[in-house]
Amino acid sequence: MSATETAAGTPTVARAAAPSGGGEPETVLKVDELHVTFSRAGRKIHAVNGLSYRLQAGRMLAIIGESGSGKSVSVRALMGLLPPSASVSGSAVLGDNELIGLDERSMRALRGSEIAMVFQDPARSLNPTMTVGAQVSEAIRMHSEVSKKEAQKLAIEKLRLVRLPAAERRYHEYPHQLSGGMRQRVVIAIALAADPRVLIADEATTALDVTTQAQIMELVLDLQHRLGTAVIMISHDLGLAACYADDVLVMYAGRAVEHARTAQLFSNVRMPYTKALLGAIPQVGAAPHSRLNVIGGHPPDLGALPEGCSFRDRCPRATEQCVERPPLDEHEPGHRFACWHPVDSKEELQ
Ligand SMILES: Nc1ncnc2c1ncn2[C@@H]1O[C@H](COP(=O)(O)OP(=O)(O)OP(=O)(O)O)[C@@H](O)[C@H]1O
Repeated sequence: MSATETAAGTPTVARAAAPSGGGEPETVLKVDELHVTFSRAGRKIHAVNGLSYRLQAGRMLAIIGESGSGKSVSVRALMGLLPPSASVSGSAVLGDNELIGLDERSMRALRGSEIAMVFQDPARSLNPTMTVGAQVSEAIRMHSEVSKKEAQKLAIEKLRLVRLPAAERRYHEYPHQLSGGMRQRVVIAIALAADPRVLIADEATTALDVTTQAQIMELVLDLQHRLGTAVIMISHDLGLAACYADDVLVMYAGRAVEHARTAQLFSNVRMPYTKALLGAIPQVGAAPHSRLNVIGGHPPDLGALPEGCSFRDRCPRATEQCVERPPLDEHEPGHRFACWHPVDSKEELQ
């Protein structure tokens, strides 16, 4: 698949999901019944509403959904990066550590060493007044007691690991001297400074051009396979999810509504919301300036979530039954979805 198709076309599954080595990989993160609410102007905003999933070593889980569906808030909750107005409950176990409710000091110790995050804008993630090498060295020294000289050596190794061209020379350069793609490589090197088990990429390639985006995704995939890092990729881009992720979780109004292995999900989408998301992707070859096939209606007000299925007001298949909330059940092995009237994409294709 070309990078252009990845970014703009209908997703096709290009990658085998199975990890190397055979057998089921180790589960590194268990998220159960995660809830996040914000208090805003006397209202409670229910941003995440009972999210549960498992993340395995060496695999990539893509969390996808429209803007405001709770993707970022759900991962920031794991990192302890939400403002004080947020109230978080549920459980997220990473190795031997329960992340939810952890005090700031313990969380700080885990951030970077066990779980790290890469954000959308590499320019804002880096300190413009420090060389990139000094920033990677600093991250290494934050997590291990090594001399400055040793940290510099390790930092250059990290910069080579993320395939920064001419790593030794670039070590002494400032962020503004690097391209956007190179800066994102540096940000990834910093995130990997202490070899975390889980790497979260929150729209990490959105600000990059399509070719650079593909290169960064290939890098993440390579690191995931070589180091056994588990990756959570937050994205609007179903094409990226289809191409790189092993598993896909679709969020709507703070809930998981469909969750399956990538190939399984894209070959037989069951949840009407996922189908609508797929329909909203611009097609390769579409007439220039043709209208985007956006999903009609609006996501529900998170301050007053309706009873039942949150998608029902926008769903062409909704019936009276949908005033009762469908559970996220495993209807087929490995394929969970929350819908009373699922589509059968396989049947529709016939
Ligand atoms: N600090 C906050 N205070 C109040 N509400 C918030 C706060 N942060 C996020 N929210 C609300 O939580 C909801 C989910 O936000 P979140 O950023 O997780 O969405 P998202 O799916 O990541 O969207 P996007 O793709 O646009 O980043 C949104 O409705 C947002 O308004």
